Amino acid sequence: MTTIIDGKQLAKEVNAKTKERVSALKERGRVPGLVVIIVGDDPASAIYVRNKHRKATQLGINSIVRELPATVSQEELLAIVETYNVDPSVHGILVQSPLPVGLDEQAIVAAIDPAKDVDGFHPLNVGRLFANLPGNHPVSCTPRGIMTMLHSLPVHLRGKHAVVVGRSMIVGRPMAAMLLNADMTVSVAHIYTKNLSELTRTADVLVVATGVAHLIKEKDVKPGAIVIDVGMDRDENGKLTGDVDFDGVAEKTAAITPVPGGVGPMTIATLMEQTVDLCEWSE
Ligand SMILES: NC(=O)C1=CN([C@@H]2O[C@H](COP(=O)(O)OP(=O)(O)OC[C@H]3O[C@@H](n4cnc5c(N)ncnc54)[C@H](OP(=O)(O)O)[C@@H]3O)[C@@H](O)[C@H]2O)C=CC1
Ligand SMILES: Nc1nc(=O)c2c([nH]1)NC[C@@H]1CN(c3ccc(C(=O)N[C@@H](CCC(=O)O)C(=O)O)cc3)C=[N+]21
Ligand SMILES: [Mg+2]
Repeated sequence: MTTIIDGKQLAKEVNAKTKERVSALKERGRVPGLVVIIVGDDPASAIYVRNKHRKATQLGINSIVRELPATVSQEELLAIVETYNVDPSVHGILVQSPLPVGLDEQAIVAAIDPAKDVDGFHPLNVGRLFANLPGNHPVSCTPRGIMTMLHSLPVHLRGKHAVVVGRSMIVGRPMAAMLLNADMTVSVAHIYTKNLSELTRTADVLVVATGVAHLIKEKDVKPGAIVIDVGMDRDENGKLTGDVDFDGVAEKTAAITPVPGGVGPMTIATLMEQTVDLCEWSE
């Protein structure tokens, strides 16, 4: 029997806990504050930012969406980030990607106060994750949400083989680090990987984050594997679909995430959770 991992339901459970923590903070006179900076008019980004704002507001987080024109200069954007760095009512700062060409995303991320880096993209926080340092630090929300999903399953990760397909800063790399920190044996695949199918067929846990619709098919998956589909792709008809051919693969797996309703809602719930973490850690 295949378990379809219900990201919407799990996100509800995470959000309920977050809401309670927000209430407890408010009793101490503190309100978690989240700033989402969006530059230009990428339609997908606009939808994600709206979803984040709605969820934050529902949970009692003070959500500010700062919309900037694509013509904003690097210096102006850095100055805006700095105003939030020094604003004590702000606990989390997120710069929605992609940024318009001409803006240096790495430099902007590096300018965020690491203690307010709610995306976990600052090099200091990336380093802490990869070194598996003890202590509190923010990490990328999508892979953290995936870890919450994996921990919700009745399986042990230690010693099992994880294959991560994709090596982006937002998903693949931090995902590989978190699975390694969970004592898994981790392989990371990318565009130069030879015999991808042979590798993915050895995965006990397979995480796919490529942006290639239905890259992973039934033949690419080991029976009984856990498959996590991060993709937010469009099929021939413009419908939202994942990097995994769900219908073919699902019957072979122990557990699988659907798209939509899988990793996406967990990313947003984890962003809210981490905003509250940052507020608590700042006390
Ligand atoms: N649900 C959520 O919360 C989120 C969903 N997403 C979605 O996840 C997907 C991936 O996003 P993101 O990581 O930002 O994407 P990127 O485009 O930054 O990275 C894609 C990665 O996949 C690799 N890749 C691409 N094609 C292949 C292939 N044919 N075989 C093997 N590897 C391949 C690339 O390899 P190389 O490095 O060699 O080029 C690259 O490392 C997208 O659909 C995105 O929309 C992203 C973030 C959050
Ligand atoms: N700085 C930054 N941080 C991010 O976290 C970030 C980013 N930039 N850029 C873009 C990606 C993408 N991302 C998603 C968030 C929610 C859904 C989501 O809610 N998905 C729903 C529904 C989507 C729909 O219906 O269109 C689902 O899968 O069910 C998806 C994708 C965050 N990202
Ligand atoms: Mg994120």
